Amino acid sequence: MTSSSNEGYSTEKVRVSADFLKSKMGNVKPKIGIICGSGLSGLGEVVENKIVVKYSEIPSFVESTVPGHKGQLVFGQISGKDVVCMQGRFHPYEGYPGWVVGFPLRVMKLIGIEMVLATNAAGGINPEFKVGDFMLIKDHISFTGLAGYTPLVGPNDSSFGPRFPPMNDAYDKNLRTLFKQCASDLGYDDFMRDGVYCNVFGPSYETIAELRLLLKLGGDAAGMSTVQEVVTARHCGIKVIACSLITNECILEYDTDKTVCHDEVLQTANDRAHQMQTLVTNSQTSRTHWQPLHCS
Ligand SMILES: O=P(O)(O)O[C@@H]1C[C@H](O)[C@@H](CO)O1
Ligand code: HPA
Repeated sequence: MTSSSNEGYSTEKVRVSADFLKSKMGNVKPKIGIICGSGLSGLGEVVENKIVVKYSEIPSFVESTVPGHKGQLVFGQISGKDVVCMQGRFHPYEGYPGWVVGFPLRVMKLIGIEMVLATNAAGGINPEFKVGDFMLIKDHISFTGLAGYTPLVGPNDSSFGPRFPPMNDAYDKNLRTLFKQCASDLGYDDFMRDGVYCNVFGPSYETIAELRLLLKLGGDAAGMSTVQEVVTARHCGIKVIACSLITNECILEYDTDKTVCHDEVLQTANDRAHQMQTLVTNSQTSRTHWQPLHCS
């Protein structure tokens, strides 16, 4: 299987996985999907009346091999609203073709999801960003996509969407406005940013020269996920909102002993887990904020 084909993919596989999940969901009928980034699995812990389904049980789901990603779906309620939460995602660098990384989003579509909130851990490129900041993603630069790695490669499955989907509206403008209002209500303005997420393949972190390039190109944060999910979701008409946690500083200077490692990423995620949970939980309840998420 190569990254330049979707060999192994079929609509039937998506249907089988969706039917399997429908048989496990009970009365839960989620329209909202939440994807937990590295170290942010705690978002799934706030789900009430949990129904947990391990990825290993779900037909055509693969394993999540990364520390900080649990590898299970959690169905239940957050603030009284039905949700499904992906505790763990699949990354291109784990060796999976694009369609496998995007596969859960098509399954979500078939079980009724209309809006996805994706989170991730990312390195801060923008010199004004601090470790621990949240960055609401307003756009992305997909170096993986531009290099030919995309979940939409191969014959188009027109039962999900068109051959040439637009991506200029990938991150829903109204939802972003509401999300920021919610963050503001919570007193999060000091660490709530917005910006452009640069998707790199990984798993090595970037060189200094690469990061300087990303900065020059307009990138605010670098990360190894999310974009394949967003492209798959938008292709099939799921609305998207995405938020990065800036877990580490990207090192743009040669004259330093600083470095970056996944433990630091997980530590920051752990330190900020509570605020991220509050934001996600509150986002679904406060005032008019998530009215669009009722997806009526
Ligand atoms: O799944 P996310 O994007 O949150 O995880 C990031 C990217 C790599 O998997 C890992 C690097 O530390 O964290
Ligand atoms: N670069 C790429 N991906 C990341 C980083 C980073 O600095 N931090 C967390 N995920």
